Amino acid sequence: MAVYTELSVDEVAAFSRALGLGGPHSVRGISTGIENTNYFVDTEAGAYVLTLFERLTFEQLPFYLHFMKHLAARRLPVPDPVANRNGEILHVLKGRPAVVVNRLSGESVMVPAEPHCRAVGEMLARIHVAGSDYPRHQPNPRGLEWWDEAAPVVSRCISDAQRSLLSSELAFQKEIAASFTYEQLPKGPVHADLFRDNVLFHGEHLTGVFDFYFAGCDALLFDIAVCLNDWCVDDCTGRQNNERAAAFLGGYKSVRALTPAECALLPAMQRAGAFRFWLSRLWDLHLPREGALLNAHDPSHFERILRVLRGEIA
Ligand SMILES: Nc1ncnc2c1ncn2[C@@H]1O[C@H](COP(=O)(O)OP(=O)(O)O)[C@@H](O)[C@H]1O
Ligand SMILES: N[C@@H](CCOP(=O)(O)O)C(=O)O
Repeated sequence: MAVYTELSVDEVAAFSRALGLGGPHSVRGISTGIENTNYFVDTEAGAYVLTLFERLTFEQLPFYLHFMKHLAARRLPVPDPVANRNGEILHVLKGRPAVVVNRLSGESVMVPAEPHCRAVGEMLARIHVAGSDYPRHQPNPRGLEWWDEAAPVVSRCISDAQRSLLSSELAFQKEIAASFTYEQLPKGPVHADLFRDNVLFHGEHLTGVFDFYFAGCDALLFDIAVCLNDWCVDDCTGRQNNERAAAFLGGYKSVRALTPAECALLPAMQRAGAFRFWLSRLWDLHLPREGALLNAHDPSHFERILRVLRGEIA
């Protein structure tokens, strides 16, 4: 479960009172998620999520928290960090960075239909448009630089066939990243992890997007690719569902048109998106954080998607 740091009810109560939210009626550890310690906290002021960050530092966090504030101020349905009486949104609890955000309503839809994919496409484009004047800059923490560091480490733990796939795809992605077309791609803050479990719905109505803690500045197309690989892929075969992909892209383009460079590099970026999550899942599987009881995600899922996208599996 994803409660790495245990908090007593008294500790949560003192913290929520200090933020002006009053004492909690209920405090519940959240079992899903893999990165941070999360609690649902209900107080007289409302329903909140308290997060203690286990990996991210005080230096890295302002980028994410202010990005959420920036989007919330533009009326997008994202968590809005609660400020203390000094206006600070990044807090300290048990020596760890901590944040409290409003709890968004709705449920994740793990078997999405076309209307869900269209709604996610629209929302992603609205995030990209709203993010275009976000002033802070921080690179994608799971971008090419991280791939280059992680690949040799992970390579020691995998089969020969996987090692060869890893090095060949990394070489391909480096060529793409150095190309003129890549240089032309629109860049900005991207969510970079907008999977089905990070979006909430009431029926077909999208009510929330959360978990911005892999966000960073990168090609907007990378975000589109990550979504296509999760929302519009058949979980059993790893093949794209063309109807859902068309719905997702239709929703996206109804808000923001794709540039010629984006159209040209979409297949390569889908490979980049599959590669990124294959690599991070391999890392989490073979090099788990000390003391972490991870809800481990299956790396082979993204290996299959990558091989499909490379044309190695029909
Ligand atoms: N703002 C929020 N509103 C509603 N539910 C949330 C919110 N933030 C987190 N959650 C719940 O907490 C769970 C874990 O959050 P997540 O951000 O995915 O954790 P982690 O960063 O550890 O992977 C989510 O699956 C969701 O149920
Ligand atoms: N979405 C990623 C891992 C990140 O997990 P999250 O719970 O923080 O979304 C994956 O599926 O590998």
